[in-house]
Amino acid sequence: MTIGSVLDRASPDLATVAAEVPPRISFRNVGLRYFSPRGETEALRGIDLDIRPGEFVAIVGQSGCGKSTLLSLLAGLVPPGSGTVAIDGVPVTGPGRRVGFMLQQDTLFEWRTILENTLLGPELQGGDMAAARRRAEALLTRYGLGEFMHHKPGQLSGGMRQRAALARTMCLEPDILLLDEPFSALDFQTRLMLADEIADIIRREGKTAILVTHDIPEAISMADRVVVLSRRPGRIRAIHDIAFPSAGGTRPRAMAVRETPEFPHLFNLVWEELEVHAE
Ligand SMILES: Nc1ncnc2c1ncn2[C@@H]1O[C@H](COP(=O)(O)OP(=O)(O)OP(=O)(O)O)[C@@H](O)[C@H]1O
Repeated sequence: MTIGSVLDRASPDLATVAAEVPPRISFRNVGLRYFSPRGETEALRGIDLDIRPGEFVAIVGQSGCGKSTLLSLLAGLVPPGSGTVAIDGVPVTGPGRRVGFMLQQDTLFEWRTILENTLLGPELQGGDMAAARRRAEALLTRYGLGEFMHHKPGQLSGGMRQRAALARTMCLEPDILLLDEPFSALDFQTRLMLADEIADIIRREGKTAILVTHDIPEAISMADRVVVLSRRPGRIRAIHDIAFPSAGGTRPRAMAVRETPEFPHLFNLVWEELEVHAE
């Protein structure tokens, strides 16, 4: 993200316009309990959240507070026990083409080339494979993998593999991207660079994204808003609008944000809200 866009988001006129745009995603009083032979677990309670088209929202919360469950609800993998989850006002009743997932493990098939991996979704869905191939090649080129499309995943670094996984997700042209700790298996440097690159790609392509992460700096540096969930059952504890007008310069945003005077304040606030010390 450019600093200009950070400042733009802070402008009251744009904020008013944004408030009038109908939400792409809405959670209305959503609750969910899991039932298993070991008993009942209340994972989420009373979740109310609207996410605008093109917005990037990060969800943070302690382990087991229901972060992944929120994504599963949106992907239509589990139904809510109470309340409604809707995309563009239409309740989610099952998996749909508008939602793409990116996970911690890239789940690339080792025996297929990067291009073949990228084409997996269109192959399963059926349709115009020539168009899908053109789309896949363009995506891989845009993500810096043009020279590697005929390589196997084993020949790529961890960061390149995650970019390939993103290309595979994007090839299905989802409007909404769900990112479930997609960087946690990577080393720190790769993670910083890739977080920046991926946030940029998602914004350029106008996708609405939800990132689940345990990493507060990652959430703060990638997202437009950070949602903090309470301990289980997960409820919304706080929502922070992120704007770092002082994160200037040419350094990657992930680094620049960490060096601003606002950063430690926000970090500490979110850390307190996570109630880690109350264990
Ligand atoms: N299929 C399931 N059956 C029973 N309990 C489940 C199921 N899936 C999740 N849970 C429980 O629901 C709670 C919320 O799980 P969830 O995976 O959403 O949390 P999370 O915040 O994503 O956790 P983590 O940060 O550790 O990945 C946890 O206590 C988990 O054990």
